[in-house]
Amino acid sequence: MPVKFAIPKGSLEDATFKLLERSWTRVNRKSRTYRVFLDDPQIIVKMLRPQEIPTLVAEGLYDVGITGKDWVGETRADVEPLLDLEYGRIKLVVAFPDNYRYKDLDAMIADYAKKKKTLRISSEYLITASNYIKQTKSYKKYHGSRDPLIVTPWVRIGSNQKVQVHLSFGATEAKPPEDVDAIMDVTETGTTLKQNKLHIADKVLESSAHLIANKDSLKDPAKRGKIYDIVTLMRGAVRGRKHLHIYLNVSEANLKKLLKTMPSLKRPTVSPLSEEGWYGVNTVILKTDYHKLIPKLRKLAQGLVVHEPRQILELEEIKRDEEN
Ligand SMILES: Nc1ncnc2c1ncn2[C@@H]1O[C@H](COP(=O)(O)OP(=O)(O)OP(=O)(O)O)[C@@H](O)[C@H]1O
Ligand SMILES: O=P(O)(O)OC[C@H]1O[C@H](OP(=O)(O)OP(=O)(O)O)[C@H](O)[C@@H]1O
Repeated sequence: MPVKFAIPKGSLEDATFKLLERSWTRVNRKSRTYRVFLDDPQIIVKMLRPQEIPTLVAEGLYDVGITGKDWVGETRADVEPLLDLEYGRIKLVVAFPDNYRYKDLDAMIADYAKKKKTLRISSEYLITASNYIKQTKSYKKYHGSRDPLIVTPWVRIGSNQKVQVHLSFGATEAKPPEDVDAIMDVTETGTTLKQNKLHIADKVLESSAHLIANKDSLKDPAKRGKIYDIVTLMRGAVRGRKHLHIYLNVSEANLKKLLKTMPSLKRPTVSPLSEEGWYGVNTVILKTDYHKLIPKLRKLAQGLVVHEPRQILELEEIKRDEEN
């Protein structure tokens, strides 16, 4: 049974293709058609905007998808998150103009309420922004349980005219202070905020790209198997990126000492060389441990070979997840 797979077009696109290329052996993209072909014809892939993917997956138009976790929350889509893909890491923040002295959004809401001023916030994340505003102490104190007014070109929702969330179509950082008082936007390196003379007031959430699935597709035995093929390969690729496979030669005299502190997935493989008194050691280590090992390896080992594994597949663990 084929499964439909939606992948993001836009700022998550390049990193998504890199991961697909590590997960499958052939990834062909037909330019301008937004269709992508993997070496598995049972996986039908299409590129779509990440903001639309959670709803499309929740409604079953796609069985699986890749999108930012932020948009799963914003759309309140009822989907199953299967895997953190660990790229597209961003923070969603509330930011103020540099010359504003408010400590955070709560303080700004309180001051505007006392002065009876209308507070305007611009964001692409209307629901996240509205919910975040509503849970602040000062909003509850001055505005109660009324919903902030959400303003879009088509509809206005919410009754509280004094606190407004305006839909942004991008270039959000350009809007304060003339058009809005604050923004809720995504920041990655912080450069855009800085160049527009804005600073972070509140950290709302962190997000990264996730693999998500339709809940009914996961219950369908024919589709579940194929979805778990996708999870297996992608999880292997995510894990592979964080590790190094190292091979080295060591003399019998140094072997024990070396093994004592040598990291591994389970235990290093030790095999005798064709020369007596020498061994080959194979192991997989975290990239972050590599530089710490070098001084020890220089003393104890010889002939170090280092590879980046394409994938590390935790078959046992994935099988357990699939059966649950
Ligand atoms: N530097 C970044 N800026 C914005 N979104 C990012 C960034 N890095 C990752 N993302 C994620 O990408 C998704 C949004 O996609 P995308 O950036 O394509 O839309 P956009 O903000 O409308 O930008 P554009 O219109 O320039 O494509 C969100 O899930 C977001 O968390
Ligand atoms: O913290 P930084 O590294 O500067 O990145 C964050 C900026 O990148 C994105 O904008 P994008 O280029 O997608 O344009 P947009 O504002 O039109 O969405 C995002 O909306 C921020 O504006």
